[in-house]
Amino acid sequence: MSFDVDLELTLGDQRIAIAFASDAKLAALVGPSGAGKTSVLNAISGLLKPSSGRVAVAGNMLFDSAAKLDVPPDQRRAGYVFQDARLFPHRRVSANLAYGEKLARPAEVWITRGEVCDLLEIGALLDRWPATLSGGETRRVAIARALLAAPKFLLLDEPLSSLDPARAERLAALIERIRDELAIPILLVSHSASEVERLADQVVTMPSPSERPIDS
Ligand SMILES: Nc1ncnc2c1ncn2[C@@H]1O[C@H](COP(=O)(O)OP(=O)(O)OP(=O)(O)O)[C@@H](O)[C@H]1O
Repeated sequence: MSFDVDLELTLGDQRIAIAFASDAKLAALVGPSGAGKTSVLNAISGLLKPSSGRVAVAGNMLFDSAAKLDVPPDQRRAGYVFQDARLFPHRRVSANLAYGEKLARPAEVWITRGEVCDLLEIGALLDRWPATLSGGETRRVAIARALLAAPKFLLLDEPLSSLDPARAERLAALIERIRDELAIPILLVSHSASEVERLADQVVTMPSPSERPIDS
């Protein structure tokens, strides 16, 4: 199983429940704004502690409230690409990539810098500062940095949002390559039906806050 998730999250005064199991290479989490998609990625990565439930990814149990198991974020080996990319602004692209490489355990490295640069077409950007990159280039560097950390799974939060159609098309093609060429499960959050139809083998839909069942 790629992702096996059954969680309850408390966000302020809201409670969100989500359960899904996926064997897809790329599963998409969809739903309206405020449904809790980013919070679910945060919970899977270990940045947000669920109030109860279980998370297993690629056969590894990462969280199980009944068994009091809560694997720390850095040991979960998630390649989490945030919606706002979060490159270090004071480091050139090559130094941002070096940060990812430093996080990788040497014995677990499965992709080299050269392979990542070819895959994501960023070889010409290595000396650039993040502030000089386009939105699409920024996302590509962020995905490259995540891959260089030798993750066991990828979490992509709205990777194509606010890109112009040509850049979105180019990045979608690169995500397809990652999906098809790398043996790593991917969970992608998206608002876009066409993006999901193109990239995902399985779709998990979260209801809008007003459609959530009322607690008894
Ligand atoms: N730490 C928090 N405390 C209180 N409320 C929170 C917290 N984190 C998230 N929320 C709320 O929980 C809801 C879900 O947020 P989340 O960002 O997960 O939704 P989303 O589906 O990713 O939305 P979007 O598509 O707009 O990014 C929102 O109403 C948000 O304001």
